[in-house]
Amino acid sequence: MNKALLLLNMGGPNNIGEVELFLRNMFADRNILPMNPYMRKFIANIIISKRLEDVKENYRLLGGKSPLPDLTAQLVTKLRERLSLPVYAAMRYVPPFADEALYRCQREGVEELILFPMYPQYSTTTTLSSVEDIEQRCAAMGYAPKITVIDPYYDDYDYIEICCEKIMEAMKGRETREYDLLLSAHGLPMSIIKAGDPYQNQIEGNVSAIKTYLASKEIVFHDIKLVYQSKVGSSAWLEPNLADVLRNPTHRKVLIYPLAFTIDNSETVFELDIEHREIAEKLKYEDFVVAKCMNDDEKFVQLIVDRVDACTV
Ligand SMILES: C=CC1=C(C)c2cc3[nH]c(cc4nc(cc5[nH]c(cc1n2)c(C)c5CCC(=O)O)C(CCC(=O)O)=C4C)c(C)c3C=C
Ligand SMILES: [Fe+2]
Ligand SMILES: [Fe+2]
Repeated sequence: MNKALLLLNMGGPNNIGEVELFLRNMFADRNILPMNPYMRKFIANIIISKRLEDVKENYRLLGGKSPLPDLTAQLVTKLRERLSLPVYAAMRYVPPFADEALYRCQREGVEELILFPMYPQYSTTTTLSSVEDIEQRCAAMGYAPKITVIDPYYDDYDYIEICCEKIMEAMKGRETREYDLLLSAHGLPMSIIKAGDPYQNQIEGNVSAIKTYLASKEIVFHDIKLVYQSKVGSSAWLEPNLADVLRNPTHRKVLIYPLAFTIDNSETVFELDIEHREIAEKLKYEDFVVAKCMNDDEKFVQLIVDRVDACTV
């Protein structure tokens, strides 16, 4: 069977003009704001009118765009060198939308789409949202390929090994016993968790697996804590919130590892490395280190190749 690989992610604005499109598409997503369409539009308009200029300013500080599209393109290039099937990025809220890949796949007679979520943990707000988007676009095009979604990999040994290598790479020889390791996951509204989203359980499984791996290598941190970042709005979200933890320091040397992203984006290079660093500097932290995501790391390329190979035997 003719197959193609699609990497699923939400995407990031490619320029300042796309910031509004990103926010409009995100808040039009029923998986992000699960409520009736009229209410969703009302809430979306409130959030966007409040946030748009601030968010644009954040992207200006990053050079006018998110780092996510270019980093994803680099990963796609490496995967194309390693795999004998077409590889595309399919973003949910900004180009390259899934359409671009799907039209090519349809034209080239691809009969099976292998969907690799760039999210290690499953959430209705991320993986399900992207999978539904692809199903709907295929239906609209009259295209009916077999769809295979790669399972969440949050507790797979090779994924955990790369997480720990990224953590140790960021430490650059610093003494781990002197540092708190903050494993920072993107937050979610409690209402979504209470409706049955498995994200929190999978995040906790990811954290346990990292702790077990580090212990097996006799790597000891002063403390290891799970925190949640990037809260939006005033409803209850998963706790503890990273900004609150940083504002109430019990220890002033920290390393932050972004747990829910595989590709660096505005939430890592801006929110963690610029905004949260400012909090730490004001409160006289002795050291504040932010680890890199996997991006196009050779071992992450290998992990994806292995998962795809397992679907193509
Ligand atoms: C209700 C709001 C949001 C939910 C739920 C949410 C879940 C969620 N998001 C990511 C990953 C990313 N989010 C990014 C940006 C971003 N996310 C929200 C809101 C929610 N996210 C907003 C408003 C924004 C825009 C920026 C901002 O306002 O700070 C990005 C960044 C992309 C980039 O530009 O580089 C990522 C990545 C996950 C993994 C997730 C649920 C688990
Ligand atoms: Fe987000
Ligand atoms: Fe944010």
